[in-house]
Amino acid sequence: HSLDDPAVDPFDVARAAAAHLARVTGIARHDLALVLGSGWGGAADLLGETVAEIDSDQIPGFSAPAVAGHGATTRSIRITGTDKFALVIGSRTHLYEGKGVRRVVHGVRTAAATGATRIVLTNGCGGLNPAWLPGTPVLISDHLNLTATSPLEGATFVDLTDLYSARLRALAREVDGSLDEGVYVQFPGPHYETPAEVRMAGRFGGDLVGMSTTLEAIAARHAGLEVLGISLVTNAAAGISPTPLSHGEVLEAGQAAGPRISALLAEIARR
Ligand SMILES: Nc1nc2[nH]c(I)nc2c(=O)[nH]1
Repeated sequence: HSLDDPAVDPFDVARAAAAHLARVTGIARHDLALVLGSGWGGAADLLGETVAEIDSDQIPGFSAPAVAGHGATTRSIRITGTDKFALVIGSRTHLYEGKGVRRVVHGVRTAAATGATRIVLTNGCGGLNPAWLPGTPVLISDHLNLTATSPLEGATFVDLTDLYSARLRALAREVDGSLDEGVYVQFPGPHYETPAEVRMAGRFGGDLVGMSTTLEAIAARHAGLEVLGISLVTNAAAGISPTPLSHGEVLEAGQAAGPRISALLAEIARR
């Protein structure tokens, strides 16, 4: 069942993972999936009652999280006030970990295999708009995938016209009318962009720069999920502000924005 074996169908592994989740959580079908990026960790607790919490590395195809503790578990949550269940996918695998693109999108495929019809992809990123102070959530309206990679294999042609669902963005704005939106640019990383690369992304029509999300969104669309993407601007992208990036600052901005963005996400999930 190894995703590293080209002879293995990654969707078989996703189905095995979904079966494992159903068995361990006792929840036959999840309605909504969430991938929580930097700064979004608190959202799970506000969504509702955690019905089950599983070590992610116990689920077929999931690997131990890169960052100790962060995302080590995957949770089934009964969404407050609804009869819906959310799957909060713990360990996100980034392309820069070099574990292959199949692992980057395995969580999304597993979510689809559990029966989910919608997925919320969140991340922390750099902002090109100086008005977006650290801690600002921004809806993703579209993306530029600069990884030169696709999660899809073979002649799998997928239309991406409405990849970041306009319906779900409108729903998010019902919850918080002040939400801005922007085009998210994924760089391979793990290094941050140079100021020249940030200027290039801007010239290409990008508003946000990050190292995740676009490949997961493509795989989610292919798997039939409706996608909502929300970025948390944790820092001004390189060169936008005179002070250089500091990872400490990035984590701090994420923490400070936690309560507001977690409440936003919980309210969106209930609709
Ligand atoms: N590529 C890229 N990824 C990021 N992740 C976070 I948090 N901030 C950034 C950033 O400025 N650039």
